[in-house]
Amino acid sequence: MDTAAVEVVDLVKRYGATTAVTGLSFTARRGAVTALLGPNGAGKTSTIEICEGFRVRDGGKVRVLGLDPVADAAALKPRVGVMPQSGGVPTGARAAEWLRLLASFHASPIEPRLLLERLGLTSVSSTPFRRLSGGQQQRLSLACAVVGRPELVFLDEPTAGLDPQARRATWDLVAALRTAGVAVILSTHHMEEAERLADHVVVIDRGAVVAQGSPAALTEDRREVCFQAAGPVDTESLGAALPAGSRVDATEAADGRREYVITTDDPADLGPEFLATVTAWCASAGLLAEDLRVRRRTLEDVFLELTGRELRD
Ligand SMILES: Nc1ncnc2c1ncn2[C@@H]1O[C@H](COP(=O)(O)OP(=O)(O)OP(=O)(O)O)[C@@H](O)[C@H]1O
Repeated sequence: MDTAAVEVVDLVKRYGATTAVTGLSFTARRGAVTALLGPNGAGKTSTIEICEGFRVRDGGKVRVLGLDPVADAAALKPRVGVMPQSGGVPTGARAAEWLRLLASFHASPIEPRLLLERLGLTSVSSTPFRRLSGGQQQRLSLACAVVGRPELVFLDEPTAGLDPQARRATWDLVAALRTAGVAVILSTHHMEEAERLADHVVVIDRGAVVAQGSPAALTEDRREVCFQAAGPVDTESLGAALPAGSRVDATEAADGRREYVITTDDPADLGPEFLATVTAWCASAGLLAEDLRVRRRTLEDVFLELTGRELRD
């Protein structure tokens, strides 16, 4: 089926005088992972909770599996899994019991025991929710979101605060859901997570989409030239030798040496001639550029360029 699992068009959300979401649009496909990526307060949770039907929008259109998330909430409930940012499970509920209860509401649930095993929760299956560690609580919330074999799942920061093993188990489960044709929408601060898992990344800042596409498309043609030098480099002179819109930034490398990174406003400028100009300038300056290379910029580089902001956990 090629229809969109979620379609958001010109979404607006206000809290009093604050407009948290300012005309945001994206589409999430079935059998694909869509990552909403953005700094704190960007509007990711607001957007997800509107799609879940938990918050009411102030403008725009939202269709979830072709339905309205608020008006058609009852019809959507059995078809959509939700993992909220925190909790979602009663504090006294024991992991396995609670999961079995949720499973009983669905026609063909995933066997709770298998899910607990897969998420490393077997040893705490009879522990009340409030006694679980933060990471265990999060994994149980994830299990609750998927136990009913939903067509669509919303995961709000599913791996925040998880240790590497638990993060890996979560990633594996998300990948398996995708393979099974489920539409997964997740929010994350982790570039690596978005880069690894997502088919489509929606970069959000200040309530609006600043870029979207596959991780490969977002970083395509975004290259930079970098090299290290033992002595000082006249970055102004080097910059002047390069096409307009080029920048030379100096950073401290791990070993205390300086690394120089050259970027361009227009990706098309960074071709073979550009590299020749850099090496010619180095030769004229009597400089041996060590570890000289052209590298593809990471999603994180692109993100920082677009938003000018650091991501934080
Ligand atoms: N219930 C609320 N009342 C008032 N303001 C709110 C409310 N919920 C969110 N906001 C504000 O809306 C903006 C967007 O918040 P939201 O939680 O959607 O962002 P986010 O991208 O999910 O952030 P984070 O990564 O920190 O979870 C923020 O400025 C936040 O303070």
